[in-house]
Amino acid sequence: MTVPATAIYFTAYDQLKAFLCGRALTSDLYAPMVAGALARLGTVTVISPLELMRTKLQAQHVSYRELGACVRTAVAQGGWRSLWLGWGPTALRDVPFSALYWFNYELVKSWLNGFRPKDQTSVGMSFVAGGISGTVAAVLTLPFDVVKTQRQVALGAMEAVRVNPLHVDSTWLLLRRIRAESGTKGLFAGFLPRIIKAAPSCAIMISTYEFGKSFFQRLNQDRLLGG
Ligand SMILES: N[C@@H](CCC(=O)N[C@@H](CS)C(=O)NCC(=O)O)C(=O)O
Repeated sequence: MTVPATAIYFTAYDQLKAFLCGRALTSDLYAPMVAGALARLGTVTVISPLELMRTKLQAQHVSYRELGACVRTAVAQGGWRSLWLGWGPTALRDVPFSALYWFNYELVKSWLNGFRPKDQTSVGMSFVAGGISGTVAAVLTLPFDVVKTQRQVALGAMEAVRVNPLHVDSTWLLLRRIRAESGTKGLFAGFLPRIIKAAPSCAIMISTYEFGKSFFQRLNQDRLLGG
């Protein structure tokens, strides 16, 4: 995700969590999970058409000027829904990722907070909590990442020989096929690179966000007290 998308996603998460925590809709333990899933669902939905355009620009050497015509033809041929092509597999990977990520993040953070007298999260703590929860979420959602990649490769191969995919295998079917062909190991292909990418990126993103948030909170507080 890009920086603006991540900022919107994190802010949406905070707002949703605050909304859910004050109400009896979910227990406070599960509020981060629900807020994380909803915030990610919204983000994936907004980002999905932009990602599609980015890949079109990169893969088919379409210029910005041709892009408008490209989008119009796609909409005329496949309707508005075609702009959200690939939304399903992306959401299936990213929504469970976020649900797991925020649930564990808040859990690890409160556990680490137990060692501190003040109830304020330090940047270091959010870095550690983000890294740990990102690793757990990345491992548990790895099978969905494998399925997403295999689907993209299959679709790309069909497009290359100009065959219109009439039927796309369901995620469940693909998961079962991978398991039958390559065993559980196949579902967790790319384990190490995924962790090497997820742990630092989650740790850096969340600690930067928490740092910015507390910086501006302090600034506002000082301003209120001063003025
Ligand atoms: N899209 C990710 C989900 C992981 C994720 O969302 N990580 C957050 C940080 S905790 C992120 O924004 N990563 C950057 C990215 O996805 O490009 C995946 O590969 O499964």
